[in-house]
Amino acid sequence: MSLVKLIPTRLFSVLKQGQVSALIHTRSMSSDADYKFETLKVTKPKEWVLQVELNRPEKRNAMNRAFWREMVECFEQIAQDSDCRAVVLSGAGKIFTAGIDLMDLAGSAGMIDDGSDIARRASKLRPMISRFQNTFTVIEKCPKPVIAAVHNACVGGGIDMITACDIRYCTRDAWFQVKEVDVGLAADVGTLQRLPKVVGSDSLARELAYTARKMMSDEAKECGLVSRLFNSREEMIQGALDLAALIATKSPVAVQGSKISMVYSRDHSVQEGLDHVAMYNMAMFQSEDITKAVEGFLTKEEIVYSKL
Ligand SMILES: CCC/C=C/C=C/C(=O)SCCNC(=O)CCNC(=O)[C@H](O)C(C)(C)COP(=O)(O)OP(=O)(O)OC[C@H]1O[C@@H](n2cnc3c(N)ncnc32)[C@H](O)[C@@H]1OP(=O)(O)O
Repeated sequence: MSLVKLIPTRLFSVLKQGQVSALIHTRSMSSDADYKFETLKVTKPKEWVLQVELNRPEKRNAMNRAFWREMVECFEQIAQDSDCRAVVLSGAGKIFTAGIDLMDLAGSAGMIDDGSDIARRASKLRPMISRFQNTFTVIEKCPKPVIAAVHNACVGGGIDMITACDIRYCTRDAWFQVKEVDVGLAADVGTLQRLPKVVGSDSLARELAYTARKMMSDEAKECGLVSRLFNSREEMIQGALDLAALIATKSPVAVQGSKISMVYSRDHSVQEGLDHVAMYNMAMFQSEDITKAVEGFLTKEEIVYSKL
């Protein structure tokens, strides 16, 4: 009996018990029309691929109150969208993003200063900061890979955002600035935690955070903040969409499992990471995707994976 015939019998018998299919059926399906936001434009440029575009070009995609809320809604929806396997995150207009909306920031500072005791004000601020942090943590928690496509300026909150993404591309005219010290803030929504790990240099991350100096695209590529440079925004978006489409041809069980494992392993010891992926694969090793992948290898036919 051939390997192709042997493997399916064992694995499909497990599937019939509903261990994997139950998981699949809890997911919802939606089209780009189901994603309606004021500050984000969501399109579906390719099968399985969503493009989320920061969409306040006249304000240089500054992150206002609606944005902080809508990113959470958007990525929580994407996490559950079984028609989406990869996401491209880009900015509309002249630049990628100018970071936090400074008008909102000034307004918030006024609102906090209500004359009450410092401890009471501080205890109101804590959950607010946690909510802001969640705006980018949802990208990391979303099991679908997210590719940031940065053109021109990526400032302040933009660095917090892209360091929560899986992969970063940029144009040759791109520049990056950990700008928070210039507005009197210690960055508090992810840059200080994620950037040193992304660039693999605590020294460089501190230099950028303490000085707010601009880092140009060639240095961003050299230090590993981005993995590819492009001559124009159009070429970059095409490159990012092609990458997303390639990811989408792979088993979603394997891709999503890889993301979950890599995010976990980044913050744990090698042994803890191995234990975590062993637990994960106790279930996922039983997926029909392994059978399909082996079948595809042997028959040379296109593999069609079920939605996840
Ligand atoms: C708990 C909080 C956690 C989050 C913390 C995050 C912190 C940060 O993000 S710190 C960084 C804040 N951002 C900045 O300091 C950047 C300010 N902007 C600029 O330096 C320039 O705008 C930029 C170099 C990005 C682009 O320059 P360009 O010449 O292309 O555009 P402008 O003419 O300056 O701006 C066009 C209009 O956009 C408005 N705008 C730009 N940035 C912001 C912003 N961050 N917030 C609000 N609005 C912004 C600008 O006012 C212009 O509007 P208008 O006058 O109505 O045309």
